[in-house]
Amino acid sequence: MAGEAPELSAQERAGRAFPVSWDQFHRDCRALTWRLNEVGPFHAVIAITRGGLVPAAIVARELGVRVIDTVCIASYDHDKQGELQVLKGISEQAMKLGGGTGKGLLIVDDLVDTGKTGRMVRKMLPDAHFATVYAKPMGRPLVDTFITEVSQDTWIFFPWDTALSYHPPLRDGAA
Ligand SMILES: O=P(O)(O)OC[C@H]1O[C@H](OP(=O)(O)OP(=O)(O)O)[C@H](O)[C@@H]1O
Ligand SMILES: Nc1nc2[nH]cnc2c(=O)[nH]1
Ligand SMILES: [Mg+2]
Repeated sequence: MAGEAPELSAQERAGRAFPVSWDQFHRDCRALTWRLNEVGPFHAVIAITRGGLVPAAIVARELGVRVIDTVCIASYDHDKQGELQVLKGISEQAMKLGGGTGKGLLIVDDLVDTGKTGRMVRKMLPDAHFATVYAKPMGRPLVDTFITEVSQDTWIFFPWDTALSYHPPLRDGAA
């Protein structure tokens, strides 16, 4: 409709940017593993795709876990949150390893924001341990272990979504 302000994306609403490099991400995943090592052992890692795949690989490597499963959920179309869609559920084999309730399983995702995605996976595996690298306040209560909390109005930029580019100097004309 004419005159109506365009709807802002979650990223635009966030305002603050928190760019994460590969190095930083790897360090944060290793730090997460130190904490998880106190909680395990785990029979299997369940990665929430796609963002959970990278931390799941690092965490599984550090903890010596070789059984990795995925739960494939789509919610954000780039940065707009829509209805959650489970594209692939947890495998029967992984379910069995967790005794049907997720006991001894480790769910890994890159972050929790509103908590919508995490809440859905927790329902599937109520006794699993849920770990994320980053957490925003709304999603934080859902997570058992995380490394860094960022404010709700922060948008996290992951290294697999970004590229190096020119950044103009702070002062006009200083280039
Ligand atoms: O706590 P929430 O508000 O639910 O948001 C967190 C989820 O959003 C992102 O995934 P996304 O849906 O963008 O998909 P992707 O992992 O495939 O990038 C992120 O990887 C989490 O899974
Ligand atoms: N990359 C990215 N995806 C998200 N999905 C929900 N919140 C975020 C965020 O802060 N960064
Ligand atoms: Mg995700």
